[in-house]
Amino acid sequence: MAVLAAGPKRGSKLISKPKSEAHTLKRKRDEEGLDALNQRVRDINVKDNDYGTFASLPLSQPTASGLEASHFKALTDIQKQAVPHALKGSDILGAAKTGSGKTLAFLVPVLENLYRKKWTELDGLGALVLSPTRELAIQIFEVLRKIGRYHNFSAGLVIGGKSLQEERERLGRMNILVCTPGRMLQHMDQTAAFEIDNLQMLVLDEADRIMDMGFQKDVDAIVEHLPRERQTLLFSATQTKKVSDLARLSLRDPEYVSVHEAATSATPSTLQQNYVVTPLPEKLDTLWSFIRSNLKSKILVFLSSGKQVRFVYEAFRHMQPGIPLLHLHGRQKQTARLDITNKFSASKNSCLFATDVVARGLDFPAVDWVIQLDCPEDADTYIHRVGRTARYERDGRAVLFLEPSEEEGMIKRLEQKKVTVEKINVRQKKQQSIKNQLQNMCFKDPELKYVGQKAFVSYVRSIHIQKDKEVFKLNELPLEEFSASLGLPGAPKIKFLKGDNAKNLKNAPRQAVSSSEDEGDGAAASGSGSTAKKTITRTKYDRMFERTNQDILTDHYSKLVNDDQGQSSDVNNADEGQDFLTVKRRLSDASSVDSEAEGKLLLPKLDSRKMVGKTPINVESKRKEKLLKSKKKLLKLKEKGQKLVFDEEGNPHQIYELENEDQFKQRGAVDVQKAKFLEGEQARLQAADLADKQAAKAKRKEKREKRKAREVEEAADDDDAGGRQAVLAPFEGDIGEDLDALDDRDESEVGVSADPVKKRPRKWFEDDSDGERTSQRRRKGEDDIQEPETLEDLEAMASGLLR
Ligand SMILES: Nc1ncnc2c1ncn2[C@@H]1O[C@H](COP(=O)(O)OP(=O)(O)OP(=O)(O)O)[C@@H](O)[C@H]1O
Repeated sequence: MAVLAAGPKRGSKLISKPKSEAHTLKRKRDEEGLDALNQRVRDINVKDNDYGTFASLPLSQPTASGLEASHFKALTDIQKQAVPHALKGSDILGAAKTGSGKTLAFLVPVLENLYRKKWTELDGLGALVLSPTRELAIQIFEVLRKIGRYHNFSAGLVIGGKSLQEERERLGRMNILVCTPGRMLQHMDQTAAFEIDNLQMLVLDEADRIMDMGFQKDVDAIVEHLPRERQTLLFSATQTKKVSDLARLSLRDPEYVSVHEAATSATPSTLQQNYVVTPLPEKLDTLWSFIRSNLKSKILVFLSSGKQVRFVYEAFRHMQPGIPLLHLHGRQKQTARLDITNKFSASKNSCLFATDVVARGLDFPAVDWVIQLDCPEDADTYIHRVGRTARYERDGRAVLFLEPSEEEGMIKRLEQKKVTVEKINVRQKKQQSIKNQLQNMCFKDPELKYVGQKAFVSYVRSIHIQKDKEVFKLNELPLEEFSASLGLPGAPKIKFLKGDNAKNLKNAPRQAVSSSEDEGDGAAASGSGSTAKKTITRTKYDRMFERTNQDILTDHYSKLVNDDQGQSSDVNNADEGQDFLTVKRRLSDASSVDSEAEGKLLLPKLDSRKMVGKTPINVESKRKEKLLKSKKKLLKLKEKGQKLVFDEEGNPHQIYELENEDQFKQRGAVDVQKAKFLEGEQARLQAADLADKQAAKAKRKEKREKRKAREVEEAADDDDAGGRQAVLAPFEGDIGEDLDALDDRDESEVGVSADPVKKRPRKWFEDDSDGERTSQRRRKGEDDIQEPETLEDLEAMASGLLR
């Protein structure tokens, strides 16, 4: 460095001449190196595949160094089979057990194929990796960041959680994107500067999930935007060869790479799998007892809905089992979800309650137990859930809880998928009943009771919507006892929106409905499902519960009603749709809607309601009453003036005048006219859209070409001045060395002074503070890249690449 400061000025002819020659020579050698690499890839013999280690594969130096620095040496079976094909450019349909290393099987080819195409920032998006969940996308991105650390591609993570605008600004210049389908599609439709015409590779991780109904529309729309000439890689532990799916993705003679078929089991051999038959009302007792006797373990518990996750987590937390508890479901904020996955990954002993949002792909280190408290919807989901343990040659245990009515059906489904699960029994001695504790807690804490009610409803609903009726038999479930086991004073009343109960209620005499309305909040009495018709004798205890409810009635009531009406549509969470918890008092809410519709009659009607009303709903009516009394506010409700246009003779006209009905009819049937109109407008819109896109594209192309020309010029100048080489060519000598160090060496060798204006090629995921961080790291002697702690860190790292 001392030499640096004292060296002659940049561009000095004296020293730049020999350096210029050195650079030309280096560039030539790099070109030759790339040619040789291409030749080695062409020579790959996929039939006689003996690539046992990454070092034996024809890989570029940056990838080889990235793999080595991440301690990956030998290839796993799926990698052995898939990588050579993928390096040669074939489409791949890859299936291998959970935890067998599929992520590297597609990330290595992504890096290599772009590298060999000399992909630069100016070439735009080269590879798109789709993942069904945000968590999995983050994980893939992290692996990419590790093994790609010596490359100069820019890579980004697009999973939502940020404003579209913020993401938009970064997208345009990314080479590799890891994303969830919904968010990607949003950008494709709305981000003009996002160019995908050049895309070389499309990867679908957990392909069967991405291709299924939930994502079908998004994926089809995404694929429509992509160029047909591309390489497509599909990977999953439960892959199907469905011809229709392959056609949807326009796969060309895909290589079917499967390490399942030779195997006798679809799950890893290091995984011990058992099931216990537990009646629904004893499930929580068994789970509690299990956790209490495994306090020194890392346990992952799957439940079928976010509401159940919340209830079990809240309830068990109150009871302090003696092990850290965590919970994760699709409704949590993204930052919280990331925080929880990190915490669970880092912990030695803890218990995570989760929905299927973590069932696929997530690589939590060293999970000892996977417990499936609720039966998975099918054998594939079972395989993915248990796959969170026994990963990459480690041991693991999985226990499936089955209700007696589910046992036969589910075991049959598992056998069909080559999954053998052995039955074990619960040690009755160790079984501890927590029903009374839960009842006590629900009694004292109405919030918990409320969460319990929601959990109950969402469980019943999850069973109701299951397709496989041979496994899930709602009628055989002891729902009343189940609700008691959650600590609830009675099963919340449930109606299935299209079911008999709804019809019955609708057709019931008004008298009967209103008399039952007086019985307190909907959750307090009456049965559900098959037990709905049972009449329940209300005890003093029940009444006491109802009295507790009176205190929180407004809150409780509005939560139930609002939740019931305003469920949003998060694709990831099965329990997001409208709940069908019936709150009988909603009828009075409906009458308020009627009143509004009746306009002027509102006031007297409200008064009469006041007399009948025992509920706080009238608070809202009072507000309306006040509003109607205020003249100023009433003005707002008055009709506004109309906008008119005047013709040349000064006659007023409406802006849109309706034509004579007869004339309209003469032109043809309404439907035909409507269809014609819509068609015309659609065509007009499409044409305008196309023209806009083409104009924007042409502009971008022009800009890009200008920039490329400018950079070529600058590179030539740099050559003359002994400046640094282009970054993509393979390095020799200190290959894999930190680029910063490489920069220093180049400059000191050349003897060029440190020019503060000179651009330094940024590395992967570098951000503005990276220089500082790198030197700190060096000071500490750390070699590994720093782990991001939050989603912001991760995104900052990705975005930092953009100059
Ligand atoms: N070649 C390898 N050498 C050593 N470890 C590896 C290798 N490949 C993958 N692994 C490790 O194996 C674990 C599982 O890998 P990965 O997450 O890719 O599995 P997967 O097949 O995608 O699993 P799932 O089906 O659950 O998504 C990871 O911790 C990963 O670091």
